[in-house]
Amino acid sequence: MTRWCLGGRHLPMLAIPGYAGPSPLAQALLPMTLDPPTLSAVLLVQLVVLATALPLMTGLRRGAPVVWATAALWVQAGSWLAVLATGWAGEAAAALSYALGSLSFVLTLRAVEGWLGPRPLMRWAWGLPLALVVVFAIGHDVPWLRRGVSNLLMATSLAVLVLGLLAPAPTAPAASRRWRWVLATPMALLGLLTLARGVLGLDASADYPSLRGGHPIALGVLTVGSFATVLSALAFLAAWRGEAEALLEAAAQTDPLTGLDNRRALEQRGDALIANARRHGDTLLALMIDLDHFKQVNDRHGHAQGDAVLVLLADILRELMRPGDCAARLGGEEFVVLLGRTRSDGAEAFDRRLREALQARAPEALGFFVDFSAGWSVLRPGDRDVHDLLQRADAALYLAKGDGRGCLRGEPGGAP
Ligand SMILES: Nc1nc2c(ncn2[C@@H]2O[C@H](COP(=O)(O)OP(=O)(O)OP(=O)(O)O)[C@@H](O)[C@H]2O)c(=O)[nH]1
Repeated sequence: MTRWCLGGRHLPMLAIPGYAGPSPLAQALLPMTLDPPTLSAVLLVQLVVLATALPLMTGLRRGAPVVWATAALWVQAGSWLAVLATGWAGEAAAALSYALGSLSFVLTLRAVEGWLGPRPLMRWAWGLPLALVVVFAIGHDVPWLRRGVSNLLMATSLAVLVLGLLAPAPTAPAASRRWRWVLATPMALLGLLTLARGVLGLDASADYPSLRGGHPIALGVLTVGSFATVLSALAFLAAWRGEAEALLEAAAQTDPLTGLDNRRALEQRGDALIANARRHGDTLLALMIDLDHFKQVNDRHGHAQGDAVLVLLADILRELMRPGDCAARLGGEEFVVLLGRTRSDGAEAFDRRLREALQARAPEALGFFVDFSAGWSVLRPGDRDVHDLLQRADAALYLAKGDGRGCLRGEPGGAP
């Protein structure tokens, strides 16, 4: 008797000729009717619902990784639709289900790469769905190819995904470890079950766990596939939240006009640079820079040109500083650079290069010359934090303004 039923109604379309219900072992393990087509259909519905809900929940301003993840869910849904269709569409549907299944794991890996940075074997992974198409094209009537090699390729897709999830990701936030494990665990389990199907599929005499039969391994694939789907969607949401938090954090620390650090970021990075300089017995120099007569620039040339001056100065600062140094816009036309391992003579050299670059580039970029005043201070043993250092640089800047502008002055009392 056909046991395939969904909601109490028999679906003849899904009937598998010759299927006599779950094996005795499956019945002993799970004394209930867990028929594969019902499980496959539930899985398909789950995937469609989650693939629809994910973009709705993440909103229009989602990044590329969420788009890849959503595509992975849709493609996985297509794969299970093809599994359901194999009852009447035969080997073509089976080939499609394998190729789409493998493609969905590669798309998931691509999403993971967007969140975690470059992943191992990413480029090679695209070849796996293609290889599955080739295997079915040449081996549709060769059982060990169709059943064995295809599952081994599918298990390889899952192994590459698990590797991509667990490989070190130095630029990713530490909290990403939680969603990476939540996603990697069911994928690894699914990979092992698929590996078992592949090994049994290579042996013509073995009882092959077809996804349309009641073999415990097939029921395992369907059950694990079901919670892997739910956990994937949860992991995608957690990863997207981490992505949104990182963007907000960066925005909260960046000056929107120039892209330099803002005052908040300067305070954090400044204290870190001080701690680092003290640990290594290095010097740290603060240079405070203020454009001269900037109000007149705005009044004469307009606010947009005033903004262009600020952007030009920021660009030059970025080009002149060394990796590890910090440049920030404190507000208005006032900037600070913190230069590691630099003394007062370094302040003069940096000021000279900055002045030369500004004079050389301003006429072409702006159509007029601009100049600035600057004051420096050097880290002292008694400085509690970056404020103490900046206070003295500010006092030096005040001296430069008092001395007629367009010049550099050192902190009152000179270098320690
Ligand atoms: N275009 C532009 N102007 C700004 C911005 N922020 C502040 N300003 C202007 O910068 C000017 C600063 O004027 P003041 O503080 O008098 O400084 P100053 O004219 O440079 O005079 P000195 O510093 O004494 O040489 C004001 O006119 C502000 O409106 C900005 O983001 N863009």
